[in-house]
Amino acid sequence: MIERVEVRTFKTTAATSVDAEGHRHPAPEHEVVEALLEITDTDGVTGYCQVQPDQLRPAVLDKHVRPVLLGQDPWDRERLWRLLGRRQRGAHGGFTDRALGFVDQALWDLVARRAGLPAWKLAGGARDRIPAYASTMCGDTDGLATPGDYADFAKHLVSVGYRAIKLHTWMPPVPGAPSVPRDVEACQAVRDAVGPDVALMLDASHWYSRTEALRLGRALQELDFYWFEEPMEEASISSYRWLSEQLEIPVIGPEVAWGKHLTRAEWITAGACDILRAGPAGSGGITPVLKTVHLAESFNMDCEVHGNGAGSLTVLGATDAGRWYERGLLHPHVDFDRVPPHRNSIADPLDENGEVVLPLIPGIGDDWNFEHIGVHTLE
Ligand SMILES: O=C(O)[C@H](O)[C@@H](O)[C@@H](O)C(=O)NO
Ligand SMILES: [Mg+2]
Repeated sequence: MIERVEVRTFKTTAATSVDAEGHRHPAPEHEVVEALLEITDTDGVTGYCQVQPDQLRPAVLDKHVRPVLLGQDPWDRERLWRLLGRRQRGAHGGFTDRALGFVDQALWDLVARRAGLPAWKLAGGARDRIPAYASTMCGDTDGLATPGDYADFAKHLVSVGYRAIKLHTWMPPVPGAPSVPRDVEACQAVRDAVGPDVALMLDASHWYSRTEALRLGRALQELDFYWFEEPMEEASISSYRWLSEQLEIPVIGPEVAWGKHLTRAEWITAGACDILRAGPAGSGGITPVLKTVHLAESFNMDCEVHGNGAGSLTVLGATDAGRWYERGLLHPHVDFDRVPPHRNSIADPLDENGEVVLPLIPGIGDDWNFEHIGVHTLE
């Protein structure tokens, strides 16, 4: 049975940081505090998930998570996930899909570690490797400052094996952002640089109106882009229906809209997207993303999993309704293969074919350095 639910914070280092709007950029290596959710059963087996402490606050653990989990069988993951999900109603926004996702991923990690299996095998075992697309960081003023920078970086990414590249272009607070003409220039420069055989996508990160999104989407069609992502606020399903009806290029979503697989069902029936999207980190965990993937399959739609990391690899190994693993966020000035002190290895090394081989260790696939974490634990 589940005996303990704790969040452990510890010191480590990072080589990236987020700006005022939450977009990640390169940074000089610096000390940071990270956190691990730990769910331990009576046999002393623990499941882990890295969390942002402000997204899984002590009050949420005390009021919602522990009352549901303590004393329960961790194998009853579906029943526990539904009980936790129903707690969101009474939490009045205090228990987010993101927080629920952390708990669900730690439960998957726990039962897979108990079984001595990779979670992706436990959840289905549809494939043991998957092509990755390079997901760039947002534009900035040093490294991804011009369309030429994106073109040069794209050529490098193809040279190391990527067969697909998604651009995040310039967003506030970068001066002059967002800008449809600059987005088009960057996409044109990348297409010119890599040629017609590399799949290209644009993630416009929700800054545009319908008319701006339509203008940008039409330009991407001319450049034969593979999908068009998040040009507008995703709360407006009718805006995405309006856009999807007018564009040939597949519109993908929703990424950040709340409501897990239920919201994604509404997007499908509203005709708001051509490719579905969900991720364990933002859409309530592995459990609801598996439901979303199965929903997409029922409509002959692809479901592209949002975000990198072990939870995403678990879903992608358990199903084949997603064609790509989102590897990133990448930048010319960031070594994405850097192993931070709190890990023994990264979960998603890229092979020479541009593919990620799914992790074979028991659990969702995180290889934690417990010696470092133990020594640098703060609480
Ligand atoms: O907002 C972010 O954290 C990033 O844009 C992130 O979601 C990025 O991974 C993304 O949009 N992928 O599609
Ligand atoms: Mg996105």
